[in-house]
Amino acid sequence: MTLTPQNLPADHPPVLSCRIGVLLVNLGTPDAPDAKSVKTYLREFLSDKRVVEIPSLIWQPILRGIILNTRPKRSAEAYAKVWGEKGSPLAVITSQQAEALQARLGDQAIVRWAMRYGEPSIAREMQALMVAGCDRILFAPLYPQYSGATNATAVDRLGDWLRETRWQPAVRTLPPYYDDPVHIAALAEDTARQLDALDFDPEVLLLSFHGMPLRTLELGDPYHCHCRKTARLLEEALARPGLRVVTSFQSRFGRAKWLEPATDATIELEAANGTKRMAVAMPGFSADCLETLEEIAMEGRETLLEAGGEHYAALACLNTGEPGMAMLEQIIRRELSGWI
Ligand SMILES: C=CC1=C(C)c2cc3[nH]c(cc4nc(cc5[nH]c(cc1n2)c(C)c5CCC(=O)O)C(CCC(=O)O)=C4C)c(C)c3C=C
Ligand SMILES: [Fe+2]
Ligand SMILES: [Fe+2]
Repeated sequence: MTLTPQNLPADHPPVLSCRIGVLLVNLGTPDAPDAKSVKTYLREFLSDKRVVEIPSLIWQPILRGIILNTRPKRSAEAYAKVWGEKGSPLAVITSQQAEALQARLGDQAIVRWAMRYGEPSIAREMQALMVAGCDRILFAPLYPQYSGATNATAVDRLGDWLRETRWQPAVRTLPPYYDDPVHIAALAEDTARQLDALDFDPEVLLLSFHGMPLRTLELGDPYHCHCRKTARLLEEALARPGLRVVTSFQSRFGRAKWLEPATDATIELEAANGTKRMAVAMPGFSADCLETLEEIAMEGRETLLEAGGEHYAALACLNTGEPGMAMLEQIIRRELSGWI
């Protein structure tokens, strides 16, 4: 492992070689769509105090005694429905985003990707960037809307690694980009293209964001506001007066009150009120994953059709499409300014 072009003595510590690194970060996903792997993943994810804000003394017995004995089997069945040849969609798409961004940035930066839970870990990938000679690293959680349960916990993990590191790189973190005009334009372009390609004309465009416990809003988490503003700006940018845009929150977990309205209840209510044709976009997810491909594309369709709807389409996330990658390149280049 030679890090520098200099002729250093064999026992000299590695010297960094002034490269710029970018680490794309997403949530994490099980290693395989089986109950054992899902249990390992959920144990780490749901033990995170940023995700479940209940004192450990109360939460851990519930998690270990009930949830980890029931949910993994059910979730593994859901994962199996969306698992691809190359693995979990979230991991596959995040790796492809890193590859596409690397191609766009060329030799100006080294791009890698990591997951907050599971592999490839943040520590491993920060280390890999250091070994590749990066002394300046942009840490980029790919969550457009900020929340403690996503952005903050990823940065906490980065902090854990920094704490253990003697010779630290300079680090910047990517701010939330939900209302960035470049992000809104990418969402509008991608959504419009997908709407135009449908073989039906939707009456309603549902914008479904991942939910959060209501208490997090009361405690000052900006996530709810970021979602609402994303929805307002996207609706304005789409500028389709004939299309009714509705916002909802999906993936409710546990018994506490979550942000409302809930996506499943909203789909049911729309159908009950006579909506026949619905499209759903998920502007909080930078990559398709279990929550978009199973919960929304599959379960959501069943919900609408069973309640009397006739046409349903779940739109793809920005993923590696041109609008999404051009947006990512632009915001990453901006955050790297002064470095490249
Ligand atoms: C208390 C529980 C949860 C909170 C809070 C939460 C917030 C949150 N999650 C995402 C994005 C994703 N979540 C995903 C899966 C997922 N989420 C929860 C629970 C909470 N999420 C669970 C238990 C699971 C696992 C699946 C299941 O058993 O239902 C995923 C998909 C991961 C994948 O492997 O594909 C994403 C992405 C956000 C953005 C968020 C808060 C803003
Ligand atoms: Fe989640
Ligand atoms: Fe879900």
